[in-house]
Amino acid sequence: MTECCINPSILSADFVNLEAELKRISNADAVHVDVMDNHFVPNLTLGLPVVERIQAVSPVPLDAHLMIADADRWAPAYADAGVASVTFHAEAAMAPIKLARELRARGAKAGMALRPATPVEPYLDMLSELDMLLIMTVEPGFGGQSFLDVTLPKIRRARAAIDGSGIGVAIQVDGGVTEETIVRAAEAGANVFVAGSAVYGHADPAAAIERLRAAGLAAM
Ligand SMILES: O=C(CO)[C@@H](O)[C@H](O)COP(=O)(O)O
Ligand SMILES: [Fe+2]
Repeated sequence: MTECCINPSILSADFVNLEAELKRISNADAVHVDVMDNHFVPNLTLGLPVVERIQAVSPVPLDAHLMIADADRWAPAYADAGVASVTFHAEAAMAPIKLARELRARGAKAGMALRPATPVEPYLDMLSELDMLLIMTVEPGFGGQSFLDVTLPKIRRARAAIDGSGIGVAIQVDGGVTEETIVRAAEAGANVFVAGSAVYGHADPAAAIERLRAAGLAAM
């Protein structure tokens, strides 16, 4: 595997200057947009109207991470808005296969996320319905948390299942990704890396992206 994608999270950006903040990460593979509803997670960020504006000005495709209850009802609208990749949480979807198919039918890549304590095994048979599996490496809700190494065996099991079945599903990790932890996540089998503080916490976010990419690629 040679692909190593770095998707900065704008949760760590300056929300008053989002257009300028997006220009600072134009060498990223996508911009990760964290949508939180204060129900599925204890935090509130932004919703569809703001995502539509980000979509209009972003130099890179959007990777929407929906941390919202009732994903079956709300997620398709993000695909209709032209978001390239829409990720819902398995714990928030009544019918994840139907929802993944709806997202794809609307032209988006379908992603499904698992909280750190949610096992991957119940979902192995539906991986072919997905373009991306997001394994959360922190409890969703906030940026700036520490990477949970306890999730590494789950990443390894997901990678083994994906490689064993020959399906082309990306494995994304999100939370606490740094130049140090990206090495362990990449060795375990992840290939798409979300980084908020480790990108926007630096004076030169574009240079931070290049360092993360180099560290991830070297570990694959
Ligand atoms: O979804 C989330 C948090 O719930 C993430 O996307 C964070 O925004 C990542 O931030 P860092 O841990 O990289 O600072
Ligand atoms: Fe996220």
